[in-house]
Amino acid sequence: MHTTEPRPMSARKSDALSGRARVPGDKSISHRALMFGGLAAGETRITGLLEGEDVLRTGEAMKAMGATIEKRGDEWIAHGTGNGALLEPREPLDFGNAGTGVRLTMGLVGSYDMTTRFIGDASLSKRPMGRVLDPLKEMGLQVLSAEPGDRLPITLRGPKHAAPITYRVPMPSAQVKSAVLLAALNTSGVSTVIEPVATRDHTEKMLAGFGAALEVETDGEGVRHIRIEGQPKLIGQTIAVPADPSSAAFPLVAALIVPGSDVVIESMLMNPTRTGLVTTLMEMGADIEILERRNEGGEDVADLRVRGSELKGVTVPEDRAPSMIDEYPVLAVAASFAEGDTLMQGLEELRVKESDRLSAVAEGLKANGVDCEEGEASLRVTGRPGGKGLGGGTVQTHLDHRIAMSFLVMGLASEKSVTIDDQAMIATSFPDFTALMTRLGAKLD
Ligand SMILES: O=C(O)C1=C[C@@H](OP(=O)(O)O)[C@@H](O)[C@H](O)C1
Ligand SMILES: C=C(OP(=O)(O)O)C(=O)O
Repeated sequence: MHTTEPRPMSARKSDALSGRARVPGDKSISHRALMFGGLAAGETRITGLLEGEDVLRTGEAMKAMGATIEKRGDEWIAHGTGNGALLEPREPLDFGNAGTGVRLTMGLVGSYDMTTRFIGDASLSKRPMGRVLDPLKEMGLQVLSAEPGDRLPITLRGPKHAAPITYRVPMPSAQVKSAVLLAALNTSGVSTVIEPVATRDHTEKMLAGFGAALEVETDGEGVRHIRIEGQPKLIGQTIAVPADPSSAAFPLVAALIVPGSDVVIESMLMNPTRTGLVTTLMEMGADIEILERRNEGGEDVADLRVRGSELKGVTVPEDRAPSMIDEYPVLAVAASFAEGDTLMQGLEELRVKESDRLSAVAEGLKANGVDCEEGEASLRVTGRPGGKGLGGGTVQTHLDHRIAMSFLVMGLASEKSVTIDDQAMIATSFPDFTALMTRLGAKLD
C-alpha cells in the first residue's frame, strides 16, 4: 500500500533538449524474464532488466514460490523450480501497482493444486480480474474469495488436474492471452488461445525461446491461433532486455515539442506490436530518424534520432490501439502542441488501467488550458502550436505513473509550468525518469 505523503513535482518551459539517452529495460519483457527464469530448470541470466517496483514484485513472487533470483554485478540470475514444480507461497503475493504481474501470475499458478492469495495497492485493487479468472475457471480453477467485481484481494485454488481449453480472448489484452498460455504450461494436452486482434507477442516468443512447443498461425481474417502443448521442459536462457518503447515515449515526445531539441534514444525495442506511437508521430510530421536497425537477442531494436518538430493533428486508426495502448496519455500531450485536431478512438481499455486514463488525461489537459472532448472510448484534442497559453494547472495522477510522466513532459513546452500531485508512482516503471530527463535539459523540480 502506498501510504507516504504525496510528493508533488513541477515541470517548467525548458530550452532545447539534447544528448543521448537509454531508457530502462522493457517492462513486459522484464516481468516475463523473471517469471520464466523462475520457472525453467537451470540458470537464466538477464541483462538490462527493468528494476522498477512492478518488476521487482514479480521477482519476489517467484521467490516466494521456490525460485532463486539474485543480482550479481549488472546481471540478474534466476534458478528456476522446473516447470510443474512451483511451491505454494506461505504469504499473500503483493503485486503493488502491477496489472501485468498479478494477471500473469494468476495464470501461472492457476493450474497448480495449491492455494494462492493475491493483494495489491489501491489502484490495482480497483482493476478487473474477472478477465483472467473466467478462462482459468474453465480449466478448473476455484476462486475461494474475491471482492465484488472480481477485484483484489483474491484467493485462488487450482485443480488437481487442470483441463486444456480453447479460448477466444474477448478484448485486446496481452495479459489475458498470457494468463491462459501460462496456465497451459502445467496442464496436460494442447491448449489454444484465439486472438482476434493481435497484441504484444512477448509471451509467445519468450516461451518458445525457453523450449515450449508453441505454434502461431494467422488465418485469412488476421486472427491468430496460438497452440501450446502442456507440460514442456523449460530450460534457462540468456536474455538481453531491450529499452522499453513505452518509457522511450516520454523523452521522445519531449524532444518533439521542445523547439530546437535533438535527442538520440538508444536501443529501443522495435517489435511491431509495440511501435504504434512512433508510426502515429511520424504521420503527425515528427522528425524521427530510425538509425541502425538491428537484431539483439531475438528482438529488433534501433536508435531513434528525434528533433523538435511542428506537428499536425491526425486521426489515429482504431486498430492501431493495441500497439500503443500505454502511449495514449503522452500522445495526447503531443497532440496538445499540434496544429489542428487529433482524434483517438477505440480506447475502451484505457478505462481499466492504473487509473481511468481517458478521464485522467482529459481532466489534466483541461486543467492546463487544452481544448479536448472525452467520449465513451475516444478523445479529441485541439492543439495549440508553441504551447501558447498552456500550463498553469495541477494534475491528479490517481496512482498512475504514465499520467505523472506525460504531464511532466507537457510542462517542458507549455507557457506556464505544469504540476503533478504525486511523483511516487514513476518508480513503478521508470525509476530514473527525473535524472534522465534532467540530463537532457528538462527543468523538473
Ligand atoms: O502483457 C503486458 O505486458 C502488458 C499488456 C497491456 O495490458 P492489457 O493486456 O491489459 O492490454 C499493457 O497495458 C501493459 O502495460 C503490459
Ligand atoms: C498498464 C500498465 O501496466 P500494468 O497493466 O502492468 O499495471 C502500464 O504500464 O501502462
